[in-house]
Amino acid sequence: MSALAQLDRVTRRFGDVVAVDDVTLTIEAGSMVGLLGPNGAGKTSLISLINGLRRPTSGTVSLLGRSPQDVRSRQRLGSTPQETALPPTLRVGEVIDFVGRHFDTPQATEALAEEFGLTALLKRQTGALSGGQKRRLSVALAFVGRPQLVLLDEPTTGLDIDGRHTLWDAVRRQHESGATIVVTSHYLEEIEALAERVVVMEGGRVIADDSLQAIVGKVGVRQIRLRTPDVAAVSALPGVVRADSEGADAAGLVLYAADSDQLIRELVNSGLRFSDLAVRGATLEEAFLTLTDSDRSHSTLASAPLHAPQTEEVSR
Ligand SMILES: Nc1ncnc2c1ncn2[C@@H]1O[C@H](COP(=O)(O)OP(=O)(O)OP(=O)(O)O)[C@@H](O)[C@H]1O
Repeated sequence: MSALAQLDRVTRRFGDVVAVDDVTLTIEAGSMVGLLGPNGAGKTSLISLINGLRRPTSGTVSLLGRSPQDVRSRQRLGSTPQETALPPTLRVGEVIDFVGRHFDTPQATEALAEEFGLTALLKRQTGALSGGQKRRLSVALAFVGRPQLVLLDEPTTGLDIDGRHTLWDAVRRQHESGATIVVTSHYLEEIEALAERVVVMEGGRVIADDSLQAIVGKVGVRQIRLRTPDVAAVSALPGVVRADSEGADAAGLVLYAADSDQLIRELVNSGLRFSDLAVRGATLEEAFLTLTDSDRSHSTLASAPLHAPQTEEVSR
């Protein structure tokens, strides 16, 4: 596979803030890469370096073998920023036509609209679209010029569950037709639906870069919430990877474990007292904290235990 985008020891500062910190990354042709990380991790900054909207403070970025500022490479790039401004008085079909005319071989407007569930809206002015419909149109526009590389920054923010699935299906089909795609998200579920390779960022750095299966196993911890007078003993049970006590009396306890079923068996067998037990999937932020708090080194994620992927939705 050849590299469509290449970052070599790239750092981007905004004043005192290091948004991207010494990142080396290659996006291979034909890949579907998920860029995952909590708020402020540096995902959008990294995307803006690849699409040439920002320049690195140090290090080098190349896009399709040239500078990202070179119009020849940007012609073969499609992107959807986190927020898109659409001309409110233009109709959906007109906007797709208008953007398509900037490219040599654009996708047919009707076919693209069909792909992204926009056929019934082709004659509607974009100012009259719902937030979710605008989002679908923005993502569709990224594909209109049949780009080689597409950068999608949080494509499904604000979409309901049906809208997300429609968009994921469309993005997958575009990938199957040849587009290389980089997608950022807070949502593990979204990355699971789309990505083959996952790059995890935190604090501007890449803290993991692996197959989807490996990453899901590493960040997929679960949260166990309970009340107990035996906080120290419960926190020390095998399988607990993080324990936070809650409240002044320290009777409320939040535990994180890779295998919550096994931890609950240990808890019951221990004879320790507990009540109000509740189990749910941890949010990504919680998973990142669990995996990076005790050891901030890059090896933390790599050494976390693997287990089966979770199927339930993980929220921001
Ligand atoms: N133009 C800017 N000026 C100053 N600081 C900035 C600027 N853009 C980004 N930052 C800072 O850089 C860091 C990384 O931000 P970035 O938007 O890249 O993160 P992110 O992972 O995309 O976050 P989110 O998921 O919330 O969109 C943050 O601390 C942010 O405040």
